[in-house]
Amino acid sequence: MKGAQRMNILSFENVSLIKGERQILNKISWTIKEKENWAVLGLNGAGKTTLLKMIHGDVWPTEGTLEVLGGVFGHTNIPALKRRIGWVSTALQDWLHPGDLVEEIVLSGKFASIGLYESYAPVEMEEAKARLTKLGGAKLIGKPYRVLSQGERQLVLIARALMARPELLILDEPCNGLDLFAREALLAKISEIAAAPTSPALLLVSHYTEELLPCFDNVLLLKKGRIYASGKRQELLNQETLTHFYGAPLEVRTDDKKRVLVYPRSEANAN
Ligand SMILES: Nc1ncnc2c1ncn2[C@@H]1O[C@H](COP(=O)(O)OP(=O)(O)OP(=O)(O)O)[C@@H](O)[C@H]1O
Repeated sequence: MKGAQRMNILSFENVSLIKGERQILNKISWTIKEKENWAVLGLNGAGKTTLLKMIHGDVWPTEGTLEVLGGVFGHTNIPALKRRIGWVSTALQDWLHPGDLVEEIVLSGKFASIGLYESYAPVEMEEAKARLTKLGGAKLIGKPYRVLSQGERQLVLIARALMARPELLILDEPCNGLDLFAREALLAKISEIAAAPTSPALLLVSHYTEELLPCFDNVLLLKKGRIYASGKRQELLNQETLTHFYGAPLEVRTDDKKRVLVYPRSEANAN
């Protein structure tokens, strides 16, 4: 639809977070529009998790205006907002009940609850199993969550998040702890989700450029609580920008699948 106005998924306007003496986020201005997928890159302590927690309504700005899915913080119902956001993070694993069956955990996403306390219709359980199957996790059905590998757990968390048909899906370092092959398998599933016409906007946080699949066509570079740069991946994921961003000599390569690999270079080999 030519000329159609795309809605904002989120919009930060001069948002800061100050804790005591510490400025954790500093004048963040950033917009994600409908149908955009973004990746956030930054070193340890850059403020990535804090940024995600803010979008999820767990941390509030000290200054500035934050609008998420049409709701302005301070004027919107945060619990209702949270139900429209899917959240996948290894941190979530600490909250889940490890003895629950995989399909129960997936279904609990529909009710935004940690355990399955609500009564549910058989068709809802079928939907949970179908979601898992679509993500390639049919063999996990019937198993308790605690016996799953890290890669399998991430798949379950994604299926769980999708149960609520979120408008925004946050993937907080989803490849943490995965081996080479489990990581590729998970990335392939994320790619499939992105390609579906009904896909939510995706927001991925990662430490590694190679995890930024081409579907993440927009990138935010976060450094010490500030936006260092934001924009199209091809404009930012290059030798010059990344070398300045990380402040260290790097070698940057792009593979034939348009994935970007970054290697730190020792000073001796830098020239
Ligand atoms: N509630 C808080 N009070 C004080 N400092 C905090 C608080 N929350 C976060 N910080 C600090 O803010 C900085 C950013 O933390 P954050 O967890 O957002 O970084 P990150 O980019 O996600 O790091 P990592 O990649 O290591 O996960 C850190 O130095 C952290 O210690």
